[in-house]
Amino acid sequence: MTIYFYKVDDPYGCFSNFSPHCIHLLGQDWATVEHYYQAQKFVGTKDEALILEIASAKTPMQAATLGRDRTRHIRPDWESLKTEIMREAVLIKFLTHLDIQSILLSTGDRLLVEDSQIDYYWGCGKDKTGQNHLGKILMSVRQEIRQRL
Ligand SMILES: Nc1c(N[C@@H]2O[C@H](COP(=O)(O)O)[C@@H](O)[C@H]2O)[nH]c(=O)[nH]c1=O
Repeated sequence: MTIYFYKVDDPYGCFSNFSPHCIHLLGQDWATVEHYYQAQKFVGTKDEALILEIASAKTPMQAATLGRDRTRHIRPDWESLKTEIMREAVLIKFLTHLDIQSILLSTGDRLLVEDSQIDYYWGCGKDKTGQNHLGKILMSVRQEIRQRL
């Protein structure tokens, strides 16, 4: 049976990038995967100062709002890099926090789907036809961790 997740406080909310699980990447601590992901949009750009601002955002929503500000300049190679950047962050998250690693492993081979009504790239979108890249990353991280154990 498919597992749909989205809101942090709902069942399987730990699969959301907004869940309060910090990661250490690129020599820095990030409060959530979302903080890290949004900040990476500005690496090497003239809006690089935004990275510090995103890193210290009080909430993942605040980090996302800063990262989605289209008056800023995101890196030109972002579209080609974003999925791998997300995968690395999600992998680190589930290697770091063993409590949620065991929740991920407990899902066996079930299909994981980010049930976003609006996001057809990371989630399944309103009509469930979206690409579900976050769900795919979680399933691939689940597989990788299983092989490492
Ligand atoms: N979970 C969740 C969201 N979804 C997350 O948004 C991120 C994609 O951002 P972007 O590439 O800027 O569109 C990605 O981490 C996706 O999982 N968005 C929200 O506004 N609220 C939320 O609770």
